[in-house]
Amino acid sequence: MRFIKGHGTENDFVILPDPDGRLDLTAGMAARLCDRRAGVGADGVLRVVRTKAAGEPEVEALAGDAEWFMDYRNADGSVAEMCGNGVRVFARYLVDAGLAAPGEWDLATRSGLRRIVLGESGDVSVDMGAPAYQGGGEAFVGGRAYEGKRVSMGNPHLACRIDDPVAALDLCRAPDFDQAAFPEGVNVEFFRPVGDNHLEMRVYERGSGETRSCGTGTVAAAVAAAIGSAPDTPAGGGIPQGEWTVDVLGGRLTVTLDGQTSYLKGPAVLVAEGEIRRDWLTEGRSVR
Ligand SMILES: N[C@@H](CCC[C@H](N)C(=O)O)C(=O)O
Repeated sequence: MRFIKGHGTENDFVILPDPDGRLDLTAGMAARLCDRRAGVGADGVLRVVRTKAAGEPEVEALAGDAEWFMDYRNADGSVAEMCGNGVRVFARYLVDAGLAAPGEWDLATRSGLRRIVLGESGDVSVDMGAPAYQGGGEAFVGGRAYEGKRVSMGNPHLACRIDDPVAALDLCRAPDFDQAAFPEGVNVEFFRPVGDNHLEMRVYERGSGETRSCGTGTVAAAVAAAIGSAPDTPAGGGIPQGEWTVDVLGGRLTVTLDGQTSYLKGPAVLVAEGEIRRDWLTEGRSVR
């Protein structure tokens, strides 16, 4: 089975072309692929499937608007609603493989349609949709509490502003959080303003651990930073405006908030391709 390896600001993915939806990708298979010692190694898997063959009725309903569906899986095999770096790498793959033209078009995700803008090469921009600010929350690292803002980008985030350099954080273990506030788990961002509309950020992702970047997380951090300067913003209230530069461990992303929606822009790189042994991948499970 063919695979491609790619990354967006070092948030890395195994891309599996499965246009007709023939691969029954189990959680175990995704986790094996992402294993950095016994597998290919990645933060997540991007299965490339035609929307009409997604195998999920809510997604297949988008087939008239988007030819391709990003089936995203975390490194532990769990399914997530959205991945901001993933959609950009996915789009770069489609153009590289001749499955989509450079320009503007929609991709289907579990969070709905996402509009992509990209050229023959270079950065990929995506309309990430309207962030939903849901009020305050708390994360705990090494027994210390960090106040944060809950922001849904289709997937759940808790973005915590900190005063010390993000490099000083010990993220060897998953931050603790209020399970009742996040029954589906949460991605936890720690950000520090380092200039005008300029943040540095680290993230501990649900299902993947600490990663070197998280696209949805950078938008959540920008929203939390903007709300921090407008503390009267009510949960469910309007989306702040502005352009933010967010430095992550793996590079730099740009987030634009325009009061209606959010945009994420940055690099998306394809680095290798090869063949996965089907017997190893499926380990006796069905491939239709
Ligand atoms: N790295 C991604 C987010 C991937 C999903 C996340 N771990 C979750 O479970 O919600 C991004 O770039 O947005």
